[in-house]
Amino acid sequence: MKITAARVIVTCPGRNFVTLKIETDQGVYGIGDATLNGRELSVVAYLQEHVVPCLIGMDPRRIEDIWQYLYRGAYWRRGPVTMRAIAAVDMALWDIKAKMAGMPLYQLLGGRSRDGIMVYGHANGSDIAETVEAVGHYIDMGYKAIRAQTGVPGIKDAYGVGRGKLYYEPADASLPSVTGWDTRKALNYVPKMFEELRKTYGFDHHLLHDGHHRYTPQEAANLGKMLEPYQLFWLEDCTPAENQEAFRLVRQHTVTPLAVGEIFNTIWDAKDLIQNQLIDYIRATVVGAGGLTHLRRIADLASMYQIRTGCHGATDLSPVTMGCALHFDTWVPNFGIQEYMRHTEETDAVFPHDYWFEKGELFVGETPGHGVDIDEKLAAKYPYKPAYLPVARLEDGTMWNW
Ligand SMILES: O=C(O)C(=O)C[C@H](O)[C@H](O)CO
Ligand SMILES: [Mg+2]
Repeated sequence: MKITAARVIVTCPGRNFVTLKIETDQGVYGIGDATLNGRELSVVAYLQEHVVPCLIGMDPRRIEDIWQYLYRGAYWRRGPVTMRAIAAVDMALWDIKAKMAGMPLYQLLGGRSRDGIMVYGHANGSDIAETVEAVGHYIDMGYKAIRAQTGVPGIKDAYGVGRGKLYYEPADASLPSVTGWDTRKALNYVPKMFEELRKTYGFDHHLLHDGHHRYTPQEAANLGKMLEPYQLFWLEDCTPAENQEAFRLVRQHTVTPLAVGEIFNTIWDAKDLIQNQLIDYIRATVVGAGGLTHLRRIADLASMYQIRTGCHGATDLSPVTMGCALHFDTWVPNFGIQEYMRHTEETDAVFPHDYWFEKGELFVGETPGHGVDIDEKLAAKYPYKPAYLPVARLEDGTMWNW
């Protein structure tokens, strides 16, 4: 069996997506996601110029060998561009293998460990009152877990504050827009939001919060401590994780569960955090961390330390990644939760899929493969549009972490 063609498809049904389609001499094809939000065309070039020529003629059944070929063979390892390109190939090859086996992908991974996948949605508001209302809306839709973010008085466009009720899309400008940040104001406001949420809705639902790499370890420890009475499911990205040791300080001061990893590319980004039990949830997902082949290794390492998965699932991860992640979630023994930001109707039409939402959970279908396809004719109607994530600056103009 041979790979006969591999094409990169760029489409913008409301936001940009990069998709790899691998075709074979047996008529079976596979689809992979390669979207890197705000830097999409770098992965397009990496795939087209440096990966696709190597793939032609290879045996698509050799998933592990092709992964190693692309990872070790490049000499230049890791990084978001390389690992997304590898992820796209990996997803497409697993799709092909599962289609050939006539099985939904989760069966090849080891079979079903659970029926439904608990997901969390994003409730946003420009202040506490609005966020409390937005959380109520998610509860009414049947969600069991909800991430709550609020605008903070005095901070311009704080992270996580959406423009619509269901569809939050941060990459919204042809050049990065400038948002603000002030740690003191946030530390004084965010705990009040959780106090209000627990007063209003009680403790039956899981609540989550994303610090988006904004706090120093000491400030993150302080936030974690202040949030303890509200029993969060997790506090995410409380501090940047390039220095994995930084989480030790946070951990020593709070029992609020910690999650990190949406920007991790390999097991090496998470190794110390996992082996020292400095986190509770690992947020790496299929497109970010080199595909299912590599994500499985991260999950297995995490399972040895009772750390559970919490795959990234923002809108910049295409339905192809969501489909793959849901098969992974259906199988993985140490599953924790899955993030679920809804794609728009335009996106869902370009990527027909068989997963569905019901009562706070997502379910995968039984279609052979990962269950997500691309309508190429429709995709061609939405040409690429440059769109950047915002940047963040402190009040005095200093660049901060967005
Ligand atoms: O989904 C999350 O937790 C995020 O933090 C979303 C990110 O801002 C988004 O994926 C950036 O592209
Ligand atoms: Mg996040």
